[in-house]
Amino acid sequence: MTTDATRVLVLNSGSSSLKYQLLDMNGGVRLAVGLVERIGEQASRLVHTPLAAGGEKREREERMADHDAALKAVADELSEDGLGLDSPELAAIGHRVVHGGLRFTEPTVIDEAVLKEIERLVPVAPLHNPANLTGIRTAQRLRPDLPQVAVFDTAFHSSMPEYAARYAIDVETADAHRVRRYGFHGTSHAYVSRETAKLLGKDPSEVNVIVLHLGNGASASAVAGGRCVDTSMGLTPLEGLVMGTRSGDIDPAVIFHLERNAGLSSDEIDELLNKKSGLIGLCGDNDMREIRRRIDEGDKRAALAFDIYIHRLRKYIGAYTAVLGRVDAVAFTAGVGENSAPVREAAVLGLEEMGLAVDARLNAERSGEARIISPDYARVAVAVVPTDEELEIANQTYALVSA
Ligand SMILES: Nc1ncnc2c1ncn2[C@@H]1O[C@H](COP(=O)(O)OP(=O)(O)O)[C@@H](O)[C@H]1O
Ligand SMILES: CC(=O)OP(=O)(O)O
Ligand SMILES: [Mg+2]
Repeated sequence: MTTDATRVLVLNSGSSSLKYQLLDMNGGVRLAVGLVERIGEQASRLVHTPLAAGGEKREREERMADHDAALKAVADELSEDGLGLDSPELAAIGHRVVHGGLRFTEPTVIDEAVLKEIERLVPVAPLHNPANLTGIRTAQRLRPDLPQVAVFDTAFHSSMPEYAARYAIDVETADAHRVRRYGFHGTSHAYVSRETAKLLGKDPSEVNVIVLHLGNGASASAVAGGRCVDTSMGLTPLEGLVMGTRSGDIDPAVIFHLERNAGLSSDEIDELLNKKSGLIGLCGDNDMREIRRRIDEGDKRAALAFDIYIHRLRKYIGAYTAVLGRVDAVAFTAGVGENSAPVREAAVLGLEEMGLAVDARLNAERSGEARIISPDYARVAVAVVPTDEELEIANQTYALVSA
């Protein structure tokens, strides 16, 4: 690595999307950000913003058959701004990898053995790890000389105590198949819990925070003094909160029932619970903006979907209050958490006895900054704290390769 190589490209490959950011770690400046959506569909869309080169947003709509094609298109866009992957200023590429199993609890330089292990974990992150692998392989082909670093969603949760990580099932069976709770969105939970402490003017070691990461995928975590002590996702990102397309918690017997009595195969049930459940299964929409619009028009199905979503969220807030004993802050983050005032209001409505309340005016304010939305009298700070998984991945990647 040359001394002036201070740039890191971060790739966050989702099941049908690729988010990316190019950052200069010398000052933490974002040079370019972008997103490819609808990968694999007829009309994929790339939106690229070269912040370093004036910031004019560019859009491209064309079929990108897979993550390989998407990343090549991204590389072309970056080249156009003189920020191409061939740049000697690039120090490393950081990849979000969703499932790291038991082995990866730290950011890791990727080699063949690491790739094999990520591949072995595909069955427990079928929507995510394959896309992460394609992103890594393509990036390796484009820049075989560069260190590629994996930052795992599961890593932050590896501090969970055994009694929170274990399912109450036969120990031998569980251990033989590595069945336990791993948790996901850890990069976001780590970043947001630290930023929340900062917002309170405290060190992370001094505060207990409930982080509510409400995106399309959604999870809650209980963070005590900077360490995760419980989280709502489990072996896979299916457990826990009601999500855009995933059911979250259900009685596992629902699966046997559907298999035995509705004639569904396990693959069909997997698809049902991961892709056709949650908000979309309940009301046909997974976008909270659309659901709120329908509720305003008097749509009963949308209203029930919203109530089910909120009911589950409130149960987790209650549960994690008990897990933590003392809660200093509840932080809302990700697409829904950062933008939906009605969700935040409903999540803590009537919980003044637990020290929770939001101030209607503060809650309604729009801002990209971390901020407190609870009234002065409330014992627990309710906060909106924008997540930045890409920045966190870039920081961890750069720390590793520049050490
Ligand atoms: N202005 C908004 N108001 C309410 N919800 C929003 C708004 N913007 C985005 N969302 C919600 O955020 C979700 C996407 O969140 P995001 O964190 O980007 O998810 P992911 O990383 O899983 O793609 C959308 O599906 C939508 O429900
Ligand atoms: C792990 C997970 O659910 O990620 P996402 O929200 O990006 O789908
Ligand atoms: Mg996300």
